[in-house]
Amino acid sequence: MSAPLRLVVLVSGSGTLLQALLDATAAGTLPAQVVAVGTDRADCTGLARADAAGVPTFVEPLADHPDRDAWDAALAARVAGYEPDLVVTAGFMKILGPRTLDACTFLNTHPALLPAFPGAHGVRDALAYGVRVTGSTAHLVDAGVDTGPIIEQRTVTITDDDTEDTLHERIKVVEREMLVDVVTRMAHGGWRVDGRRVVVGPARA
Ligand SMILES: Nc1nc2c(c(=O)[nH]1)N[C@@H](CN(C=O)c1ccc(C(=O)N[C@@H](CCC(=O)O)C(=O)O)cc1)CN2
Ligand SMILES: NCC(=O)N[C@@H]1O[C@H](COP(=O)([O-])[O-])[C@@H](O)[C@H]1O
Repeated sequence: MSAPLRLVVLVSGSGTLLQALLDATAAGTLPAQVVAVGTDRADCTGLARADAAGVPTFVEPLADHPDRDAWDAALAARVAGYEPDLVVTAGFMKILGPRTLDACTFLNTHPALLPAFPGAHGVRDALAYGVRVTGSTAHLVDAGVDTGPIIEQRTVTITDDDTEDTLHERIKVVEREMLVDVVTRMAHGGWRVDGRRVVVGPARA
């Protein structure tokens, strides 16, 4: 029986993706431990979810530092201090710098079907463009913005009466399921990156 996967989860908002991971680890269906929850925003409700689960938290606002490099160095030290096997950015709304990315492997979920509609407003942009199908993407994080190798994607059909909020809530339903499924598979079988492909699970003999 291998040790549970050590997860650090970074959030900026309501934290329902975080809650899905906390629930799965508490239920024993995800062989992982959320060892810390970090944020750039002291007012985010994701912190309250971590507190309720007894998970240590840290707050590292960009505004507390003279520039982005200093914030990157401080965040990298915070993350590395928990010795994670994997860091999940779950609604974390800041672009991570090179030092932080060097600290661990990062997994992000984005509320659109990358490479379409990257960035901070994927749901709004898909709706505005008029696509009929969008969804969520789980990908490893690289120095670009939502350009890392894709692990899995799930689709959501846009309806004629959708607003950004109604669409985002439906995306989050499939996103939470996908995130727990992907991290569970990674916890059981590990992963390797082959160019732009991420292979989850043990290499075939
Ligand atoms: N180096 C990377 N860092 C992060 C990535 C990534 O792919 N590479 N993904 C994001 C999450 N994300 C999309 O899924 C995302 C979040 C925020 C932004 C963005 O433009 N942020 C602005 C500030 C926006 C704001 O404060 O409202 C910024 O950081 O200047 C783009 C993509 C997690 N980090
Ligand atoms: N570009 C990053 C981005 O838009 N991330 C999105 O923020 C939401 C967080 O939900 P939550 O706070 O309820 O977990 C999720 O839909 C996630 O994909």
